[in-house]
Amino acid sequence: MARYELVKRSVALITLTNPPVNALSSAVRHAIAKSMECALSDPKVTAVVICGENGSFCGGADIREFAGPLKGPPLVPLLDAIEAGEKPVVAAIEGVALGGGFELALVCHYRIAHSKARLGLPEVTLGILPAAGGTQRLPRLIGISAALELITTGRHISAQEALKLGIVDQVTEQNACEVAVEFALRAVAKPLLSRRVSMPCKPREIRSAAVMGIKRECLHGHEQDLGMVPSLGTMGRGIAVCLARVGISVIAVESENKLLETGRQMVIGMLERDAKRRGVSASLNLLKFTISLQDLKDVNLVIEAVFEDMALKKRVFQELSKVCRPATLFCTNTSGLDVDALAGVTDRPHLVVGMHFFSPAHVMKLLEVVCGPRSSSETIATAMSLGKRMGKVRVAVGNCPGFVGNRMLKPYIDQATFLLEEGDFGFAMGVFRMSDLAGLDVGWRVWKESGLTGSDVDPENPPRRRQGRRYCPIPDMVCEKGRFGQKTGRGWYMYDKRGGTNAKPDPLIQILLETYRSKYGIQPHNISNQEIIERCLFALANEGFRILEDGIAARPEDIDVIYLFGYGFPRHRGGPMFYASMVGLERVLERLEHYHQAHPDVPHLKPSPLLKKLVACGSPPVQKWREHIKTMHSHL
Ligand SMILES: CC/C=C\C=C\CC(=O)SCCNC(=O)CCNC(=O)[C@H](O)C(C)(C)COP(=O)(O)OP(=O)(O)OC[C@H]1O[C@@H](n2cnc3c(N)ncnc32)[C@H](O)[C@@H]1OP(=O)(O)O
Repeated sequence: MARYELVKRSVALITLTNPPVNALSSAVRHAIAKSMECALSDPKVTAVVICGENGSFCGGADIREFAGPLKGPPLVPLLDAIEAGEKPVVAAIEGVALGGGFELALVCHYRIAHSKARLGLPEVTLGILPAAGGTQRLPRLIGISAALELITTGRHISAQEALKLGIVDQVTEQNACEVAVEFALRAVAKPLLSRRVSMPCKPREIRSAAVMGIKRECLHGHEQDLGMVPSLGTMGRGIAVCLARVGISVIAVESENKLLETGRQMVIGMLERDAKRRGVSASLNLLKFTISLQDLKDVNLVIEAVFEDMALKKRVFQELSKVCRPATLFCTNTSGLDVDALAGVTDRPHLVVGMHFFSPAHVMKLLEVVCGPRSSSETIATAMSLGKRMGKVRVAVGNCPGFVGNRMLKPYIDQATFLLEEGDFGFAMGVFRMSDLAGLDVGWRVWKESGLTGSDVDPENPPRRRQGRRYCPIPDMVCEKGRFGQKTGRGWYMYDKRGGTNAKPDPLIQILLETYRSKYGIQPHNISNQEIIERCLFALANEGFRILEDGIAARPEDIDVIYLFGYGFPRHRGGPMFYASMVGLERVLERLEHYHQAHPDVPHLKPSPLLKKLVACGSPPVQKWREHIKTMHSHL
C-alpha cells in the first residue's frame, strides 16, 4: 500500500500504492506510518519525499471504506507526526491532492506540484468538513478568507493557482517526484520550524533562549530595594521554568554569585517539583546559570526580565546590543513600559518585541505579545510561536502604557479606591487582593514615574486632585508604610507571613481610612453592591472600548481572553466586553453617563465614543463590533 525505497543515497521515497487514486485506506495509513518511522530513525536518511503511484498523489479518504467502521491508524496523529518530524518532508503532487490527500500534503514541509495537478478540499460535497487539520492549516497558510472559500465550496484549484496562493512551493512540467527529490536534498539542514504550517506564521527557529534578571541595585546603587527585587526573581524564575520544561535551553544571567546561587536553587526546585507532578524527569541539563552577559553572545533570543524600570531596561538593552549577534531577538518582559522606547536604544528596533508574562509566569496562562510600531512581523510571529511552545494563551496587543490588561486595570482600580474613600471598607472586591498579590510597589512606581505621586508633585496641588482630575492618595499612604502586599506580609490585607496567601482584614488599614476620612471631612456612606459593580466593571469595559478605538486590541474577544486568563475574570461572565454586551450596551451607557455626571472629575467614567456609536447602531452583538471600528493596528 506504500513502497519505501532509498534514492540518491539519503532520500527516503515513500510511494502510495492504492489504485486508482492512492486513497488513504487503513492499509495505506498503516504503511505511511511504518515508512515514516523507518525514515526518521534511519541515520542514512536525511530527507523524505512522499508521492503517489501512477501519476496521482492522493484522492483523500478511501470512499470504499466509508460504509464500514474506521479501522487502522487514525489520520490526525499520523499527519501531526509527519509535520513534527526533524527531517524535511517534500510532497510530490501529480494528478490530484484532494481531501485527506491535500491534508497530507499540508503537513509536508514543502510541496512541489506538477503543472497539471489539481488540489482541493471537496469534503463539503460529501457533507463533512476537512477534519484532519485542513480547517486549521490552510487558513494559516493562505489566510482565512481564501481558505474559507476553498473549504466551503470544495472547489478544485490548479497547480498555478495553488502557487499563487502560496500553497505549493514550486510548479514543474517535469516529473514532480524527481524534482521533489532534488528539492529535498537542498532542504536538508534548513530550519524546519517555519515550514510547519500549524505554527502561527513564519517564525524564526528557536533553539535557545536566555532569560535575564539583573539586580536593580547593582546597576543603580539603590540599596533600599535590597531583597525586594530578587534578580532571578519571581518573573525571571517563572519564565526560566516555562522554557526549560518545554525543552528550550536557557542561559539565566544574574548580577552576582550569591543571587545567582539563590536563583539557581529556586529554579531547580521549581522544575523538580513540576516534573514530579507531571511524572517526568526534570530537564535540568537545559539550564545554565551565569553572571556574565558575554555568555549570551550566541543565543537566538533574549528575554529581558529585570525590574520594571525604564532606565534600567534601557541600559540592559544597550549592553545586549553590544554582546549579542545582530540577528538575536530581544524580548522585554514588561507589564506596561513603552516597548518602542526600549527598541530605540538597541541596534535592531525591528527585532524587539514585548512579552508581558503574568505572575507567577510558570503558572499563569496569559501572555500579551506587545507589538511595537517597529517590531517586524517575523519578530512578532516568533514571540507568538515561543509563547505557544510554552503553553501560553497568547494575545497580540499594541504598544501603549499598560497595553490592554493593565491599561484597563487603571480605571477599575481607581473606582475601587474612590469607593474605598467614600464608603465602607470590607466589601467583597477582588481588586485589593489582586493588588496585594501583584505587589503594590509596582503601581506606585508607575504613578511616581507619571508624576501622580512622589517628589515631583507640586505641593500646591490639592491632595485629592492630580493633573486636573480626582486622585485618591490612599494607595500611596499604604505603600509609604512599606506595605507592598503579600511579599511583605502586609498590604491592603495582612498575611500570616511574608509571601503568605491567607488574607485577613487589618485593623491598621481601618484606622488609616478613618484618620484619612476625618482629615478630609469625608462622611462614609453605604454603597450598594450594584453601584460597586457598575462603577468598577463598566469603567473597566469603557476603557476596553477605548482600547478597541485606539487599535491596541484587534477585537473585543482578545480583551476578554486577556481578562479571563490574566486577571481572573469569572469564566461564566465571559470577560468584560462580553459581560457589557450581556448587560446591554444601552444600560452600560446610561449608567456611565449617570456616574460621570455625579463624578465629572473622573474622565474614565465618561462613555467612550465607540460605546455611544454601538448603541446608536442598535447594540450589535460582540462579533459585529469590529465593523464599527475605524482604527486597525497593522500588526494585530
Ligand atoms: C481516514 C479518513 C481520513 C480523512 C478523511 C478526509 C476526508 C476525505 O478525504 S473525503 C474524500 C475526498 N475525496 C474525494 O471526494 C475525491 C472524489 N473523487 C473525485 O473527485 C474523482 O474521482 C477524481 C479523483 C477527481 C478523479 O476523477 P476522474 O478522473 O474523473 O475519475 P473518476 O471516474 O471519477 O474516478 C476514477 C476512479 O477512482 C475512484 N475514486 C475516486 N476517488 C476515490 C476515493 N477517494 N477513494 C476511492 N476511490 C476513488 C472512482 O470511484 C473511480 O473508480 P472506478 O473503479 O472507476 O469506480
